[in-house]
Amino acid sequence: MNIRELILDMLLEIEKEKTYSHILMRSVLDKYDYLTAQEKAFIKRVTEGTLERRIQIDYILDSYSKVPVKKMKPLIRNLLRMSVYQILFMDGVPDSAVCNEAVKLANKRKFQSLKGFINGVLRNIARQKTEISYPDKEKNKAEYLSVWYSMPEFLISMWMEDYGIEQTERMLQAMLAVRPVTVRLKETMNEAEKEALLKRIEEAGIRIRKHPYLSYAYELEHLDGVRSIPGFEEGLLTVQDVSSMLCVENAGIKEGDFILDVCAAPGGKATHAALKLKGRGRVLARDLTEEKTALIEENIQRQGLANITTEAYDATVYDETLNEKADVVLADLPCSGLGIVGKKRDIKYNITKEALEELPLLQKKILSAVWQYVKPGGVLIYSTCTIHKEENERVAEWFAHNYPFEFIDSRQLLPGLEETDGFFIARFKRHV
Ligand SMILES: C[S@@+](CC[C@H](N)C(=O)[O-])C[C@H]1O[C@@H](n2cnc3c(N)ncnc32)[C@H](O)[C@@H]1O
Repeated sequence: MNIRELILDMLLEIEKEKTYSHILMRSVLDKYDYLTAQEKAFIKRVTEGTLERRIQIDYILDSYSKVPVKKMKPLIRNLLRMSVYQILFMDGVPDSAVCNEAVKLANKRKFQSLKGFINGVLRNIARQKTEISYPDKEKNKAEYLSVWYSMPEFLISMWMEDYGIEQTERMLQAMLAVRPVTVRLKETMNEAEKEALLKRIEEAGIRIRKHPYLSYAYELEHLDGVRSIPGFEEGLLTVQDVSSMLCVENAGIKEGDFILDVCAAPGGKATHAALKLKGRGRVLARDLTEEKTALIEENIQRQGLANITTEAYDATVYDETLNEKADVVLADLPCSGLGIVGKKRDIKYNITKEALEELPLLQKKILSAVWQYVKPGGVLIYSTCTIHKEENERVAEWFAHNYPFEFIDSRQLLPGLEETDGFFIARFKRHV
């Protein structure tokens, strides 16, 4: 198996079929499980890096190729992109090898006639890679940031308006930085059990750092897939961002409560909430489809939780049977995901202005149904994994204005400023 061809085919499929890159990556690495760890790491790095830096790479290709990137044949376009990524960002691969491999691959895929073109463009870029000229930083800040950090310009302009230039640049840097995996250790473990687990993880060659925000949050580095973390299959830890943990940590959950999570898949917050109940009380975790609730079930099984059930249910539809039943409603709603583009690279290219306008309408529609499930005196937590004010602060203001709730507080976590994903949490208490 030619691993560069594997990468090329993945890039082609992601572009043509709009397949989610992390799902495709998982299935390809599973299928070619016999490859060495080094080969797998190369595939992952080049594919993810090429996607992540696409805007910058296309800008460079457009400066060096007579044929604009948009007009190239998809195979040639993606072959050039992955080669430029290696030339610019991977010191370990000699530039000449990158050019030769690209030419060989073009030949194999019946593009012999373009061998000269590919070789010429790549060798020129390799030769001049330290002198590439970019848009003028002072004259057009948004365009410069867009190319340098590979982020669509309309998003940058929006953030510059919402957060200022400095914070926008800090966020863009953070979105490209390699972040460790964060895990939530099962809170019901005692100190000795926790120490024993951490020791097992360290002995597996994984580097551990305690996260500063929560006693049960840890950052892990140098791991070979989530499933191989000692304790994972036994449900002793769950991969989850700290922002998500904070959402449940500060929800005021008490033993004996009834917690309703209206958009719960894959179940990170709902299972965390179930642990907080310490075996007394109950969580109902809902999501739109059976396919989604199956993901929650998997999580429940793995963690061995008894006091949580799932149900497929459309959160936009009011369910009378739950009227004023919940002590806490978790409304972790569908959103643009702009706070997690560092982890899910497809989001930044797939999001549109129209979607940004429509999402607050969906969020309001769901909230206008689910607030009724909160008991008088109970709590509603509204959260998203975005940094888009129209989906966050504006929706929270609208909610407090229209329904019988006291606004407790809200928190916007920003990448680069906090050691978390970009995330928004607003807390409301229903009037008695
Ligand atoms: C941000 S995710 C939830 C993450 C989850 N709370 C966790 O912590 O693991 C939003 C979820 O909303 C679900 N969703 C979207 N529209 C919905 C609807 N109308 N009713 C119920 N769930 C919906 C999606 O399937 C998705 O799983």
